[in-house]
Amino acid sequence: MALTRFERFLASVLRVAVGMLFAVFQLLAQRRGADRSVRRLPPITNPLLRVPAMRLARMIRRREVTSVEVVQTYIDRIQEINLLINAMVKDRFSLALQEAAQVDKLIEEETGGEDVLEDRLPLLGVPFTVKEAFSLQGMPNSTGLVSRRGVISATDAPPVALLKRAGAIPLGVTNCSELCMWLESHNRLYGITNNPYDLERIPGGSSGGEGSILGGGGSVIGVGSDVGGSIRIPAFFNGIFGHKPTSGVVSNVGQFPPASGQQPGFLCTGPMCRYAQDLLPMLRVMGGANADRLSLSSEVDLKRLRFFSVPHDGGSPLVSPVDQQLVLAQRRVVERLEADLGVKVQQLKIPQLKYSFQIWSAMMGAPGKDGKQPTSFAELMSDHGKKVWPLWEMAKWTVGLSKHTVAAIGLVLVEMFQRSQPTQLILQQKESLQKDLEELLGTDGVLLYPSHPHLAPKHHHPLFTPFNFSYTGIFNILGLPVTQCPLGLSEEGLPLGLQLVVGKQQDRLSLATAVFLEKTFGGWRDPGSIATATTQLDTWRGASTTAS
Ligand SMILES: CCCCCCCC/C=C\CCCCCCCC(N)=O
Repeated sequence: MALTRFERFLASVLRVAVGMLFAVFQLLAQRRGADRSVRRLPPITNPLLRVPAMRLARMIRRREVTSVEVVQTYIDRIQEINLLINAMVKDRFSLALQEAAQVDKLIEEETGGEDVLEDRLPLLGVPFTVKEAFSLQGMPNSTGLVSRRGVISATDAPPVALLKRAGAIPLGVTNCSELCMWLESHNRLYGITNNPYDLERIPGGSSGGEGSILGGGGSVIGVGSDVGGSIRIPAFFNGIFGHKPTSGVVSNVGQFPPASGQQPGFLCTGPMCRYAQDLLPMLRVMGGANADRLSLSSEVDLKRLRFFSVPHDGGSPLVSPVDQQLVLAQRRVVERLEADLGVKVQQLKIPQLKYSFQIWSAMMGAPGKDGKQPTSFAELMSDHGKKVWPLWEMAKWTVGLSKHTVAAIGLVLVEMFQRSQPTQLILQQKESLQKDLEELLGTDGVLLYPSHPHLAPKHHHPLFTPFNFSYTGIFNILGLPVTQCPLGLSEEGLPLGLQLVVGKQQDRLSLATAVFLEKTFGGWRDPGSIATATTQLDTWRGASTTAS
């Protein structure tokens, strides 16, 4: 499916036009000269904020700390940082403290011992946060739509209910992009969320509020969803871990918008967290009985796995080239896997990945098995049945009268030109990529692949590179589980990271690799305590030069 000469010409014209628009945008942004003297968060001072969730649960069970103390510590941190990052959009702090007090009482009265509590309530007393697109009883569930202002959840989405049933205590809900379909977590109801490593940058989307609150140390575990990268992109930009599980393991019920057409096979609900060791137990809880399909208790011997490294998508003209710092970080991972585990990492190029965006967008718009088209973005955006007319809405937006973001209006516009059926060519391309990757990965393969071509961009910049998310989106269509793993910080002090892709139902392999990489590269860093990472990058550069 090589691009025709005309398509290549069009792509070049588009690149030049977008480049010019971007230059104008940069100029205007400079002239506006937004003076944000506070660019970083205050450092974390309370050591409790640096304890992984499962360890917190153990400390609470052993009465080394009370749940009230832990919950209050997180409330304090959120109150300290949320004005700067605008990540949590509605809290339930007083209820959370009451629930924590009940937990402490229960532990006080428990006579069966710690093991009984661990089996029954593995997350007892540990606070967590939830993307606002999920139902959490008593909390808003607008997904950033002004027309859904005032929608309050009467029940809990199943994964949220399972976490609560495991004893975890929700602190509140976090921001997302309008209808969960953009890289920037911005909407007209709650405003824009900032990246904790640099407030002028985006936290990613759509689970950007989760990414930001977790990255900023205001939460230790959270719930996100991902149909094109919405767990992995915010996890990457905010230096935390995120896992998009094998499709169908964690329920997608109870989130807005619901997936339709073939999208239920692509949308995944999954865990986001600051410590790699929390991913697996969270997945076990959130998957309920379905988690048994993943043999999560089986030991993983990393030395017996086959590793592959794919440095880029093969050069899609729609997508930016991968940042050199990310290329270097991925190379460093290869070196450490080979040196520390004694494995041989195979370098690969997978040329079909070049069509990731075309495959993702065609499959997202494809009719379901029942022949029904998915609900259009325009319908989802409609205000109590009143349809959105994109050109009119865009005109209103230019004078500040629209209730929608420019990205959402742009998506309705793009949707107008989309085919209702994927072409035979796209279907073949998807099938062949699926077959090749599944054969390659089998039951013991791990593929290293960039998470995104850029480090966390400045606010609004993704408007000029809208197709870059295809680095993550393609794995939704292929239904493969992926763990997003942080790899330290860049020269600018921004998180570096990598995707770990594995075969269906082999989630435990990427989760175990993430634990190894956390030990090797240091995992999440407190954004309030970083000076500059130049020395680390310089060391890597030195190491790679010596190696080559
Ligand atoms: C005004 C500019 C708008 C341009 C629109 C260009 C079209 C790009 C197409 C799709 C972008 C979707 C981004 C998806 C991000 C992650 C979604 C998710 N929930 O996982």
